[in-house]
Amino acid sequence: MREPQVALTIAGSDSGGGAGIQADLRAFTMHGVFGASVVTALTAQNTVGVHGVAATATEFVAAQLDAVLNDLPVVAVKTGMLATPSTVELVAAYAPRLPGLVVDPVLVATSGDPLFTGDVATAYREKLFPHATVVTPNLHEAGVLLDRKVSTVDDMRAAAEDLAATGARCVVVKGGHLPGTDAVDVVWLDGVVSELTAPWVNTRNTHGTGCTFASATAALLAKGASVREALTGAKTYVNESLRRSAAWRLGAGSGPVGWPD
Ligand SMILES: Nc1ncnc2c1ncn2[C@@H]1O[C@H](COP(=O)(O)OP(=O)(O)OP(=O)(O)O)[C@@H](O)[C@H]1O
Ligand SMILES: Cc1ncc(COP(=O)(O)O)c(N)n1
Repeated sequence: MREPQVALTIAGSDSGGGAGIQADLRAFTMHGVFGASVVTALTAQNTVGVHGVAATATEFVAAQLDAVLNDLPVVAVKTGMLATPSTVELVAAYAPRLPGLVVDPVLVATSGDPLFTGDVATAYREKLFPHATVVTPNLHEAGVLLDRKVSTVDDMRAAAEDLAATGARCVVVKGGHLPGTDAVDVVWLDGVVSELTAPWVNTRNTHGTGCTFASATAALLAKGASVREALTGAKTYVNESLRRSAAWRLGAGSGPVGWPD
């Protein structure tokens, strides 16, 4: 009998279905990987904004982690909205049991609403990043993590190098908020900086692209891809997903990203 590959997302729920746990499980399924989920927060959210956040008690995040890890053969993990410094520290304490760890340091929603309280930036840099296989901040998150403005490709290259100094094996500074002919992400991997590019897709429906990129990366790692292969595959997957959502209209705000045909 064949056991399916299992990936785990540790993230917040988006009631509107576009981002968070809902986007992660969709990306896992689309890659043929079974998804388990540890919910760190509930958000009352739609395409327009975040209307409320209820963080899960840290002890209950631990209870979910124990339940999943004591039973299922998890081979890759994605973290998203961890909401509080104590949850970031808790996940760091579990890191020896979290293989193929992709950390998406979610700080704000597409709508601009904050998704954390307290000094999560320090907890990420000092506690969780040293255990990460891949860290995937967007421009704004890289700026908050480094306490400086990150707004050009040169800034992204410098930010990727500085964030790699935390001990993460790979850092991807995502450029989805830097429109151009191409969507350019900067990758620091094993000491070498390179660019990951795909054609820019002209759409407002980008809610969940960051979650989808990180969870597709984790799904591909679960299937045995190298880090470089996983990032290239995830970039293509997000680009095809954006093409789908460019052709639909859902909600009054920034609509959810789709999935490839
Ligand atoms: N309009 C676009 N066209 C092509 N690629 C895009 C577009 N928007 C985002 N991407 C790509 O999607 C991935 C996620 O990047 P982004 O910077 O949007 O992350 P994020 O800000 O965490 O996500 P979100 O936009 O959901 O908040 C990156 O690979 C980025 O280059
Ligand atoms: C629960 C949750 N997790 C993550 C995001 C970030 O995703 P996005 O930046 O696409 O809004 C979100 N909006 N909600």
